[in-house]
Amino acid sequence: MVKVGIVGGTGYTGVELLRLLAQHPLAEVAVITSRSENGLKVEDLYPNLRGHYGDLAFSVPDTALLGSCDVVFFATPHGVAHGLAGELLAAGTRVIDLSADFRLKDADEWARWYGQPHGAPQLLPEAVYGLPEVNREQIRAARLVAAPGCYPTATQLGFLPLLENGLVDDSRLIADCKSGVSGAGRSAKIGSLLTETSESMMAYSVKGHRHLPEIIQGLGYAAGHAVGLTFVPHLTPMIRGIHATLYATLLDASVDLQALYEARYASEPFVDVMPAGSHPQTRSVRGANVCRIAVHRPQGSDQVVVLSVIDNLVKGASGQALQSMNIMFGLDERTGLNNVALMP
Ligand SMILES: NC(=O)C1=CN([C@@H]2O[C@H](COP(=O)(O)OP(=O)(O)OC[C@H]3O[C@@H](n4cnc5c(N)ncnc54)[C@H](OP(=O)(O)O)[C@@H]3O)[C@@H](O)[C@H]2O)C=CC1
Ligand SMILES: CC(=O)N[C@@H](CCC(=O)OP(=O)(O)O)C(=O)O
Repeated sequence: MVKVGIVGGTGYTGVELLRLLAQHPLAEVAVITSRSENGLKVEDLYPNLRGHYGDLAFSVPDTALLGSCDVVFFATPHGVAHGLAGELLAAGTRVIDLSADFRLKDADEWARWYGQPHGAPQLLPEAVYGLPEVNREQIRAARLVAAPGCYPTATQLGFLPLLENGLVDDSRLIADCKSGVSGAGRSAKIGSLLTETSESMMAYSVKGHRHLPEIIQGLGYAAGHAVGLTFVPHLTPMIRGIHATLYATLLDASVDLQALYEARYASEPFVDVMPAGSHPQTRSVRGANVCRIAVHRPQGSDQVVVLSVIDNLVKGASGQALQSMNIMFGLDERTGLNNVALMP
């Protein structure tokens, strides 16, 4: 049994970890933290967990207690893992961080985008970016995994086959992405109110979103050189889901894109390349650890349009983090992650 601790158990990614871990036969949650709900039983806050966690209750973060776990997930705002990860690693506990704290390799760039100094630059060299479709072998041996962001997951998985094979003009890529409101987390914000988000849709952070450097970093590794990307996120009136519409111009128009994508992801358990001409819906991945992709060439032109959908809380956060945990502990990668999406 893998003994699991979770820091930040009351938020949306925290409760999603609890939901997925309740179905995991080889892991048990031993410690779950919340400062605001200290002492409350998890099933009293989240009735969907009733019957799954017995008397497990939230407690305030305590590094000695967390350090008795095999692995600790951070489902916290950025900056929190910077302060605690080093101590846990020293205690022999592996760390999977769902926040952005260890995703960017350059501490100065992190500081520019996150508006505060990087709190643990000494840990960056060993942090492994937790995208199994790219870094599976490094994740296996990692002590510290940085789980990718939601937009970066959908965007990278959609673009990777094109960039790894040098098939497009990668100086002018476009990622037009839509997110559900749960992407903004559970804390109270006017912009997340039903009255603000329903019956409406808007772009935001067009001048630069924090996920831009993360996506550019990952796509740059895939291409083998720096790439250019315009990334525009949008907020849409749904609870879960990311829909990424990705555009690139082909350098070689003779390539069979469908065969390319099917071959790239043939052995990936959580990437589904749909039949040519498909239009994946976000609801087809709701609750499931899956990225569904369809690749198009409208009117046979040299323009590629890739459609990539995930559930931001599953393949975009907690499911992907659990996938990394399975890999780190030598388990079948699919353990606890086989649930089918909810339709409708
Ligand atoms: N929502 C999403 O779709 C995705 C989120 N992420 C990232 O995952 C992380 C968690 O996101 P999400 O679940 O949405 O966030 P929420 O705001 O919903 O939850 C945050 C959690 O962190 C705890 N917390 C807050 N501050 C601290 C602190 N200083 N020390 C310890 N615990 C703290 C809170 O509990 P309490 O205050 O009671 O301690 C709460 O349980 C964020 O970094 C987010 O950006 C990544 C991918 C997708
Ligand atoms: C809809 C919405 O607000 N989405 C969030 C997604 C960010 C997120 O979850 O950020 P990390 O994964 O990088 O921590 C945003 O745009 O800030």
